[in-house]
Amino acid sequence: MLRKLPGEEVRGLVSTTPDTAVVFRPAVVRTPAIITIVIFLWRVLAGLVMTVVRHPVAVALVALPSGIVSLFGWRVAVVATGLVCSLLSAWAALGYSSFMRSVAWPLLAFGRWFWVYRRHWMPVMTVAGLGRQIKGRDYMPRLIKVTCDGWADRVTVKLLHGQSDEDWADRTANLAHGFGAVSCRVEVERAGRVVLTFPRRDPLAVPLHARPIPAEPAVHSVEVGQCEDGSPYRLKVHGTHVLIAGATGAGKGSWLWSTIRGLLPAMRAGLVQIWALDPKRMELSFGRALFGARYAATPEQCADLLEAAVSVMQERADRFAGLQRSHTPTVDDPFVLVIVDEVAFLTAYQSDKQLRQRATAALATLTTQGRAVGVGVMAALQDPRKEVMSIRNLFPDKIALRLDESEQVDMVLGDGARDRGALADHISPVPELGAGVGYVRLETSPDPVRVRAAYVSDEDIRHMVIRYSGAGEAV
Ligand SMILES: Nc1ncnc2c1ncn2[C@@H]1O[C@H](COP(=O)(O)OP(=O)(O)OP(=O)(O)O)[C@@H](O)[C@H]1O
Repeated sequence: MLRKLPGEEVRGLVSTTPDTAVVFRPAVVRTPAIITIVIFLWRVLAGLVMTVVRHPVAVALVALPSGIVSLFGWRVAVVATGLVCSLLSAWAALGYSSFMRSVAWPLLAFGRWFWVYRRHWMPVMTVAGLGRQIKGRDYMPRLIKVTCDGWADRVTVKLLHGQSDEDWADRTANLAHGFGAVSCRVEVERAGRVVLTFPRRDPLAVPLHARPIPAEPAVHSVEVGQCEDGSPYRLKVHGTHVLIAGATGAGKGSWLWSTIRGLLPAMRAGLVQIWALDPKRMELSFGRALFGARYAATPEQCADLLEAAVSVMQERADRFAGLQRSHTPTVDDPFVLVIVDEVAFLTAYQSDKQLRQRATAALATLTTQGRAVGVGVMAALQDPRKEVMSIRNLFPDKIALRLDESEQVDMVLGDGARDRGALADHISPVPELGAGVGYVRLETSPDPVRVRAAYVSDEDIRHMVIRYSGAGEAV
């Protein structure tokens, strides 16, 4: 948006050279009134057309009753309004989601556009430093449209020329406070446009029960929890490695157990093997019977098991060389998922230097060469510093659960993740509100996704053991 200096002000501007008495006064050209009126009418017309195009439901709601009143009188208008309300109620009762999608959310979007975003746009942009004033002219980023769904508003913005999404990512706190939301996330829609997501409520504030065990074997991805928009979240496990970082009590166990739970039918079918390393002995030991002989707890056992996984990987690499470049899980060559709880016990806190080096070298080998041959690593840890986990960058997919310090977010998820809205250091330490909540950043997308893993209780694990005990020995 551009605001010109009024002519009277310009006329008053004078400038002089420092050592002479020459005075410069700008010439003011008066615009004929007719041109001003035409431009004004054109803007009103364009504004009306854009309002009809962007908010058809809201416009129809206002324009139709007014039209009927003026054409047929208020009695007909009351009857017609009653009829339309009954039809809308029937629609809402019979097809709730289509009613919400076609009527309720567009209406809410109009209300939020008008009352929240358009009303506060100029002051918020100015105070947040996203608008500019150059030579007396105001330049404002343009509010293109607002859409709503059950949990958030999405505001599409045209950036000022020369602005980048990073300028906006640096101001997410200002934007959230300015528009009355708890947080704001910035995503690039296309060149010159960003979409700001402002959650209106948090659907992840209540714990989720363990997801049902799939009826059919699933290997590539497993449903582990739920996204902010209420949709199920499927975590890719095959063809990648996953690092899960979170402070103590952040709920790392729920990610590990939800993954194991989703893979149980594939384990039984012989398409997946889970190799469990449990140096803390407090997490995976609970379902030990699921893993059969592929379970290790002492540092020696863990190093041996990791090296055995490296051998499987190398044997496959020798066999696949020149024949295939990617892995398809079969009973002969199942997907091997090495799950390590508190990997820092092996890579940093282990006092025996030789064991530490063996474990680190095996993990580095698996994470650099394993995915093409069907060997994946899923590791959990509390402290994401480089000294503790020197190979954290070898994990393509990363999950940041509750972290103690804001700097740790980018350590886990990569540069710029916190600016893009991954506020892992703001996740509630209250287990009911925040345990299992995390930001997932996949190698295929720079935008972190907020997800809550389902809570797999001790009782759930007991049932899993009763139903699937020995599944780990299927092959
Ligand atoms: N997804 C979840 N939903 C709700 N509550 C959870 C969830 N995950 C864990 N909790 C609660 O939080 C507590 C701590 O979880 P958990 O032991 O998995 O954390 P952790 O990150 O593994 O901690 P540590 O590193 O200390 O082992 C659990 O006892 C449980 O009560």
